[in-house]
Amino acid sequence: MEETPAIRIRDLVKRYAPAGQGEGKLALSGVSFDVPQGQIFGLLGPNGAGKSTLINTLAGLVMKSSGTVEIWGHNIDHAQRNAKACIGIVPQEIVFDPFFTPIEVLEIQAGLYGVPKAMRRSMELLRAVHLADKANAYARSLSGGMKRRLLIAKAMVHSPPILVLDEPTAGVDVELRRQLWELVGELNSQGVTVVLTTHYLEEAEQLCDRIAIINHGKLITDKPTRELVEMAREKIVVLTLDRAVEAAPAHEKFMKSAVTGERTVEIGYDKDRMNAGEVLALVQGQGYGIVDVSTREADLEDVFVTLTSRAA
Ligand SMILES: Nc1ncnc2c1ncn2[C@@H]1O[C@H](COP(=O)(O)OP(=O)(O)OP(=O)(O)O)[C@@H](O)[C@H]1O
Repeated sequence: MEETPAIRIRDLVKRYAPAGQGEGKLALSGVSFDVPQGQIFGLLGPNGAGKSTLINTLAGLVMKSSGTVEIWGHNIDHAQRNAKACIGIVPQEIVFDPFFTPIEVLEIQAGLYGVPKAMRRSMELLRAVHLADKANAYARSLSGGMKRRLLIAKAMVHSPPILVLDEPTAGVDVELRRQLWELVGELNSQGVTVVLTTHYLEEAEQLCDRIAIINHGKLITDKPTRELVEMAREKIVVLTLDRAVEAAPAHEKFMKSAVTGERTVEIGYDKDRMNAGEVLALVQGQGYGIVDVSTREADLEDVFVTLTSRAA
């Protein structure tokens, strides 16, 4: 039997109510994907793509217009309580009452979730996020990085199997980013399924087992990170031809070719299978004169740009 996905999303649509006249903003237009159990799953997309809308739907903060969402097998419409119990959300913004101490923050949160005193593990969580020595400090005295780690602990008070982080490293410095990655990795190795949104492709590449990209409210890819990076195996030759062309030179060995200017074309090729010299020979063999050549490597950024612009 197939394992239940940690999160199952089908045909998710969210249209925000219009502020005045008009139709309102279609933030998610029929998104479907699964987050497999035990993975670190990255949700990527440009600003305004719909990432926060999707996460807030999981959190129960945004009411979807239609579609199905199951969290650890619990439908959020019919089994809201169970669904909520299975997910912990770390919001983008840092919000704490400055007069509570970290241990109090966790105890209060545990109370809100109805975790019985005997089952609480506030100190253990503080140790896990490396804040045990700050248990009794005022939240306002914590550094930005400490506050972010406390937010992660706060999202885990009810021991959910899924942890969702919305832009965990937006605007944080390199060192803190590294610490947060480590912490996410530690939680994941203890069995927690992690979903995170990020703008940093490098972060997604290093951290995530699987990546979904959304753009304009649509899912444009959902693949193991390895496969997505494989797509960057191509190298690109930029050619200036001796005359204007309407169609780019085509060949079955080219991964793609496109006219990018009146006389310029870009040809993508698999760098494991051929080299730029062969590309040039094939183009010249078709009767094109070449007046200038440059090459560049594609990376996850290219894959991202290609996929998001194709879907635009
Ligand atoms: N409460 C709202 N009312 C109306 N429109 C909204 C609301 N919240 C978001 N939107 C719109 O829905 C679209 C998706 O927004 P969303 O915040 O989900 O994107 P995002 O991918 O999270 O972007 P970012 O990376 O900037 O946070 C945007 O066009 C946004 O302007």
